[in-house]
Amino acid sequence: MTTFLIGFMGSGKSTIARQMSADFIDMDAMIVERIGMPIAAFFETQGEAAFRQIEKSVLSELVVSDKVVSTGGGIVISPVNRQILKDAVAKVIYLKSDFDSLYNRISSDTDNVRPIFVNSSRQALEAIFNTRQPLYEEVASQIIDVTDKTPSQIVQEVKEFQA
Ligand SMILES: Nc1ncnc2c1ncn2[C@@H]1O[C@H](COP(=O)(O)OP(=O)(O)OP(=O)(O)O)[C@@H](O)[C@H]1O
Ligand SMILES: O=C(O)C1=C[C@@H](O)[C@@H](O)[C@H](O)C1
Ligand SMILES: [Mg+2]
Repeated sequence: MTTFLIGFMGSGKSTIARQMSADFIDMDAMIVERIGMPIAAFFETQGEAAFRQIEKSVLSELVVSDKVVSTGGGIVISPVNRQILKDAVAKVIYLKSDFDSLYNRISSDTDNVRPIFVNSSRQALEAIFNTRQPLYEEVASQIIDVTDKTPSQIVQEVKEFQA
């Protein structure tokens, strides 16, 4: 059964998926490979709508992957994607945290350029977070509060949900 990790930017989806399984799939990395450029460059040249189309088709393909999948932070924006996640025979695990913790994490994570972060003020980003929060909850089969937990504690909780 596929395990989808969902949540806002910085919630640790990629970090946890990497520690869960050697053959995990990171949707953002898969999209980068497909589009042949960083996500930030694709947003600039093709626009966010084009990115969301590719994200939707990649999500559909991954439902039957049987792998641990770290999704992109914006996966729940699309009603179609939310339906795909609700219909999937899969674990959909929401890594939930408060906005301030997430903001601190993504501000200090200089390895990953996140266009939605770079192009938004803190206030605008918090508004996006508040809009998305109920959408993650709507599609989640399980929720883990990841605030103040180490990656290994979170990995353990995800494994308990998979059992
Ligand atoms: N439980 C944790 N405690 C402390 N720091 C963490 C934890 N999980 C992840 N981090 C750190 O937070 C940053 C963001 O993590 P990560 O890239 O895994 O998030 P993400 O949910 O995949 O974000 P995105 O949606 O942008 O892909 C990284 O610097 C990572 O090392
Ligand atoms: O929250 C978002 O909308 C995004 C999060 C990243 O994972 C990437 O999928 C992309 O930068 C968009
Ligand atoms: Mg990620």
